[in-house]
Amino acid sequence: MKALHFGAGNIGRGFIGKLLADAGIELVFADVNQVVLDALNARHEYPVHVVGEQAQVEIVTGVSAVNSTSDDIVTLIAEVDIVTTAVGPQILERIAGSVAQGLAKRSDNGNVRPLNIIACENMVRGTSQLKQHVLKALPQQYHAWVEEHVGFVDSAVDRIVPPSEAGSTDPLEVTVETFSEWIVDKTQFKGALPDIPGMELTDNLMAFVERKLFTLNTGHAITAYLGQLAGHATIREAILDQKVRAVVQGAMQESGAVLIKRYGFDAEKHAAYIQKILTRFENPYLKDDVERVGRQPLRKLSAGDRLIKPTLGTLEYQLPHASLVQGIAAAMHYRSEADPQAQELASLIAQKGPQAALAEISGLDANSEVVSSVVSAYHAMA
Ligand SMILES: NC(=O)C1=CN([C@@H]2O[C@H](COP(=O)(O)OP(=O)(O)OC[C@H]3O[C@@H](n4cnc5c(N)ncnc54)[C@H](O)[C@@H]3O)[C@@H](O)[C@H]2O)C=CC1
Ligand SMILES: O=P(O)(O)OC[C@H]1O[C@](O)(CO)[C@@H](O)[C@@H]1O
Repeated sequence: MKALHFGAGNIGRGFIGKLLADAGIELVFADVNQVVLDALNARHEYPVHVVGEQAQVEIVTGVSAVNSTSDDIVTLIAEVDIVTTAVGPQILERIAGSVAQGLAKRSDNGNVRPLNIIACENMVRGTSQLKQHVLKALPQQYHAWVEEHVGFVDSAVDRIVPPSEAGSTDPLEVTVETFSEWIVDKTQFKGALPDIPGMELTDNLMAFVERKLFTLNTGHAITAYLGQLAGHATIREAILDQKVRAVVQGAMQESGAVLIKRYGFDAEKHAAYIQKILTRFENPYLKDDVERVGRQPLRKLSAGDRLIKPTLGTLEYQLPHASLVQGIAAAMHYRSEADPQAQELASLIAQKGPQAALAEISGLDANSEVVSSVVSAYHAMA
């Protein structure tokens, strides 16, 4: 079996690529970072530091790499059995063109072996979104063939993988937490279901995607935003601040109440899930900057993402949302010189004021009670 994985970054090397290679699948990474590509092709292996009570270094072997903008991609897509991505939601559209060309070539070559494509991004049904981009880029004559032979499989991916410590000189080294969860929608595969240790199959993916995105990611983002406002540099420092922790826990509980209503999760098990996440945020072996976790605030404040979607759920079921409101207000204060979305957020708020800016970014009604609560909280925080 052969796989092509787009994005040899933290989650690519530290999680998805590692699982594929560990399963004995021949793995080629596609990326645009020449330093990483050269190192992968020179060494064909890299170290993964799994940190926890019992730290260990695991070596991923037998890997190679190609430039994601080269024609190699087209050739590979025509021949591999599985394609995965961990590039970031905004990059999916950019890789869709070469994925489409590869699928056309696969069809022209008469390769009817099933191909499955799995986007591993922090987004709801990211693979389905990639599929739409691919179909847009693919001539109509191939669409029926793709529907028959290519599975676009949605997934939920959970492992905290911050960039390696600043002191590391190895561009391939990656540090990961012990916990990991990769859940895929088994109803969307073409051909036999793959047997990859660490990949879990479900026929109820939406519940798992929302449970992860609207608990871990909701809590993580709010930890980052409140943490930055309180002057903390890392997630661990922030979550150990009792004032931050109370709001983060409250927001995860508010979001959890929606998930319990919507998907029928067991309330006690969900409370334990939240507690486990809080301990993961405290992980003393990971240095995870609030700036990384808060990155791209416009995406995180968009209608379907980790702050607004759970809040909309509380409105739907008439449930409390005071902590989520605090989290949204804190997100609007997020600043990062290195993050174009943080700059855009600041200038939108400066131009239009917080009420109109929030309505524009999130799709919430500018005159709603919830926007007015966020704006009051925003001013109180300033
Ligand atoms: N790091 C984490 O703990 C987790 C991240 N995720 C998700 O995984 C995705 C990737 O996140 P990270 O690995 O943290 O980011 P990252 O920035 O470490 O990795 C992204 C990689 O994609 C590459 N890339 C950019 N443009 C590309 C292109 N056109 N073609 C191929 N490669 C390209 C970058 O050079 C980089 O190596 C995101 O959607 C993130 O939300 C999900 C769960 C955990
Ligand atoms: O990768 P994103 O969507 O920018 O958000 C950062 C989040 O992703 C993760 O890296 C992994 O789930 C979390 O650490 C964090 O909640």
